[in-house]
Amino acid sequence: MPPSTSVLGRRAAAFVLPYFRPPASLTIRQTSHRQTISHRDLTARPNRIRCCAATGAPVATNPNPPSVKPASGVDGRPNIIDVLESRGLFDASTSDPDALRELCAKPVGVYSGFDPTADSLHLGNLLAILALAWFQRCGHRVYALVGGATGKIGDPSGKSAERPAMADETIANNLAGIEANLRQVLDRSAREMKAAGDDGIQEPVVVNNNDWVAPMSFLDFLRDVGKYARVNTMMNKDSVKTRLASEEGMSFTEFTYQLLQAYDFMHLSDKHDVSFQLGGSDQWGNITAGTELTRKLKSRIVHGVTFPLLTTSDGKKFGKSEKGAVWLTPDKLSPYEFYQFLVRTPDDDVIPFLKRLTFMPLDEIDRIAEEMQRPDYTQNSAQKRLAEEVTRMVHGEKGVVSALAATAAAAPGSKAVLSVEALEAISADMPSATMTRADVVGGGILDLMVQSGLQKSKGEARRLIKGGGAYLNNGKITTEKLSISEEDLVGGKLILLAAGKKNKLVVRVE
Ligand SMILES: Nc1ncnc2c1ncn2[C@@H]1O[C@H](COP(=O)(O)OP(=O)(O)OP(=O)(O)O)[C@@H](O)[C@H]1O
Ligand SMILES: N[C@@H](Cc1ccc(O)cc1)C(=O)O
Repeated sequence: MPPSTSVLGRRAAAFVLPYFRPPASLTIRQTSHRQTISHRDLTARPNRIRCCAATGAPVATNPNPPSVKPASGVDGRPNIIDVLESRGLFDASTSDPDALRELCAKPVGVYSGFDPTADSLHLGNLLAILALAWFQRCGHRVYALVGGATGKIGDPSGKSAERPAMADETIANNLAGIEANLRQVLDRSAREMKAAGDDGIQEPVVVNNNDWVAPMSFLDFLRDVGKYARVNTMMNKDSVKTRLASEEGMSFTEFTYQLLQAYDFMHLSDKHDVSFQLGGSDQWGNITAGTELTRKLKSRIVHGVTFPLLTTSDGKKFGKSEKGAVWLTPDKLSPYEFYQFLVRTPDDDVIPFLKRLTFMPLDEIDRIAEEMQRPDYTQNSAQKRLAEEVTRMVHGEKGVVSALAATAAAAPGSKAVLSVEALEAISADMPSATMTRADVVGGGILDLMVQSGLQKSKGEARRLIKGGGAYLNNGKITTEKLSISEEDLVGGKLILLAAGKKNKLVVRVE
């Protein structure tokens, strides 16, 4: 069987806009007549430009392809390719999507990899985890790979400079962190499906590529792998081309990265019958390196599927190396801050994010989209739903409860009873002051308001209390004679002061 030579999408980006979502039905003008086609037809008709997987050069396409009957999924479940397409999780594939649809009518093995470049994954990576989870929900075997070996090398994809080498202990610590993130989402998804009565769901398997790369000697690698890789093809990858054009160039180490990832695909295909690799669109070059190597060494056709990267509204990729990463690990970003980030999603992004970042049924999301157009729509309720769903997926029910409690405590004019957890969580989002116990306990409220920086002078503080605008732990301060006692310290260490409904400050007592 010849190797798969068609690729849809990425190389043809100039012809197919990755975010283009055709309306449910639209009219296209043909040379002599009008024809109405549905969204389903549009995605099923392979009428987009195809290119050779190795070179990216266009290959012949049939201008009038036969209409393909969509294949259903495993044991009556939806077909994963339809799911990825309909949720905005399909950017490009190394084989015709209709051929993939046919293959995915039966269970397949699929993997996606995560390098330990930090001790937590982030919101952008969640897309890769969700794409894996959708495969799992559609009845396929899922492998999440952690890059114990590739983390030592550093993926040059999308990076303008060489990555600094990491110490082995850092890598080990990071591996543990990202494995916990992967398990949290994938195990939870499997549990949910089982609880809903789907007993065919398979547990996700986490593998570490150090297990098969480390035992291989350099000579073995050159002889068994390097021999089959063409340097000119490797040089043609975007990740290499951009770096070669830079002044710093590229180390031999990072140049070999694509071969390591290629070897992983071949290994997993050989040992675990994995035939699909998923990744963000930045992974295209590494994924096609794997499809080629597996074809050459094992005469086996394996497939790559990429999804569009999650970007901020100003077009920047969500990443770990980027400033202000939206971490999945609660120690790095509290469930409250995570929730708040999602609540601030712009209106234009909220529906695509609901499709891409949650398991909510599409008809429910469509209903929310309709509600958003109505005059009686309560502003931000779609964002709240998004924030709740994603926080639950990443931080569990406890995380949602703590995020909602902290949100209530931080709300302007809130009367919510404060817990230490809620106060700790919101303190990251508001100004804080640190004072000694001796300065606080037994002291007067006027001193506290001034020394903490809430008010500039005692006169101002006095006026605020008289006007009814001063709050201690969400309760109105009714007298300027109030003296602070141990009971006023939440958890024995925190006080929330407020001037008016919005201007809040946390005092940490040491
Ligand atoms: N913003 C994003 N949107 C969608 N997928 C992403 C995003 N960022 C990373 N991924 C995907 O997550 C997987 C793991 O990527 P990786 O661990 O290298 O994260 P990264 O954020 O790109 O790290 P770094 O910033 O260090 O390069 C890859 O498939 C990658 O394409
Ligand atoms: N190169 C991927 C991680 C990865 C590592 C090994 C693989 O086999 C697959 C993917 C990234 O940096 O995003």
